[in-house]
Amino acid sequence: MPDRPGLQGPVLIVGAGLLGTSIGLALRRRGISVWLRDVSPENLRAAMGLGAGQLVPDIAPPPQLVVVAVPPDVIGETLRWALGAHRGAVVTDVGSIKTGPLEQLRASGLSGLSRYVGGHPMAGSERSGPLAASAAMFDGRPWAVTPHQDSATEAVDVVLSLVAAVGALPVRMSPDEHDRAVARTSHLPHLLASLVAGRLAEAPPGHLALSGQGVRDVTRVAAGDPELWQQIVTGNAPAVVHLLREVREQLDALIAAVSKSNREELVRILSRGVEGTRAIPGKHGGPAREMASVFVSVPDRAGEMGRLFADVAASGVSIEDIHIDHDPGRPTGLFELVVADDSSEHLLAALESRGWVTHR
Ligand SMILES: NC(=O)C1=CN([C@@H]2O[C@H](COP(=O)(O)OP(=O)(O)OC[C@H]3O[C@@H](n4cnc5c(N)ncnc54)[C@H](O)[C@@H]3O)[C@@H](O)[C@H]2O)C=CC1
Ligand SMILES: O=C(O)C(=O)Cc1ccc(O)cc1
Repeated sequence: MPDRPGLQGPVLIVGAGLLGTSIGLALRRRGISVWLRDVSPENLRAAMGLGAGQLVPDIAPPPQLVVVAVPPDVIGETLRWALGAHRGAVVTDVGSIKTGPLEQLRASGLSGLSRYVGGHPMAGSERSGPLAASAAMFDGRPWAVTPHQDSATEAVDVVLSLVAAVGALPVRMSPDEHDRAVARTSHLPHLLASLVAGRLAEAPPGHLALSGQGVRDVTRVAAGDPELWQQIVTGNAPAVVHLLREVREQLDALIAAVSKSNREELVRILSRGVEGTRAIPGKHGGPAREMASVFVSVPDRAGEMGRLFADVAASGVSIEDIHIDHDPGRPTGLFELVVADDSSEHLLAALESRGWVTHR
């Protein structure tokens, strides 16, 4: 996508953690000047060491854009500081909730609110800090841009240019609608993943030996920083509580169906789940595509993984996702290659013809 003409920099990033450092790396990749600030000297040093930006120079032109990438509880006050300290700059943030910080800004009575436009990349990781950062984090990912009623058009354009510069896809919506949307797509899934993962924390070790890819898929996000997530969830409490109450009712229906072996009701509940997985849009914002997994057994020998990828490349099939599992009892890795459903047969045949042990 061609960049909007608007982002020349410098860009000041406040908070050089996972998100701030990833944005810095993505902007530096485009040759845009990036300055970094952080209350943690270690994080600042690590982010600079990775090449995400530099300290604000003593004599410097004013930043064109300030990106606030600090924990949710301090976003409101940091936005207020940024709007006051950099009066010529557009100010945005990457926080997971949009209405709370905006209300705080409004309540402060600060002028310059027209220069603020909220944002939220729907990309990240269960890890925190600059060392987990990646320049490619936002490639093809949705990034909510949430102008409020007083946001200036030029400010919105600068934030859209940021989104384009880091390779993300803008999704414009109001702050209020955003918070209701992420309660469903991010906050509820996180909390339910935590409940499922919590059952594992008390499992006998022998039972955990039977952990396959399914349990890893369902629990991955639950490894996220509890300090960060309690701030996110409490910042969006009304929308999250509404959904949790719905889930509580559904849990009661599920318990009744399982205890009475009500197969019809179980099929109804499970089918609704299938419908939900199909409703998730495909990568790059495209329509949901049917995916299929091709499993390949890969011997633990130097060079085997490279050979597999070369053979996949030769088949012409593009890999959408990949998971690697280790068979505890055998010197092999089990590679799950997720591909478009209509190319899985071709990939299976291509790999089998090159001697790989595969299954669906
Ligand atoms: N972790 C994720 O995957 C995603 C997080 N977000 C949001 O991005 C924001 C940042 O999250 P992460 O990068 O994951 O957290 P992080 O913990 O990796 O980074 C936060 C950074 O902010 C610094 N910091 C804290 N208070 C500060 C202050 N007052 N002034 C300057 N620096 C300060 C910390 O020292 C740290 O380096 C959060 O608001 C989060 O909700 C948004 C999308 C994804
Ligand atoms: O780890 C993942 O896949 C995520 O979805 C990360 C994430 C965490 C918090 C957000 O507000 C948005 C995205």
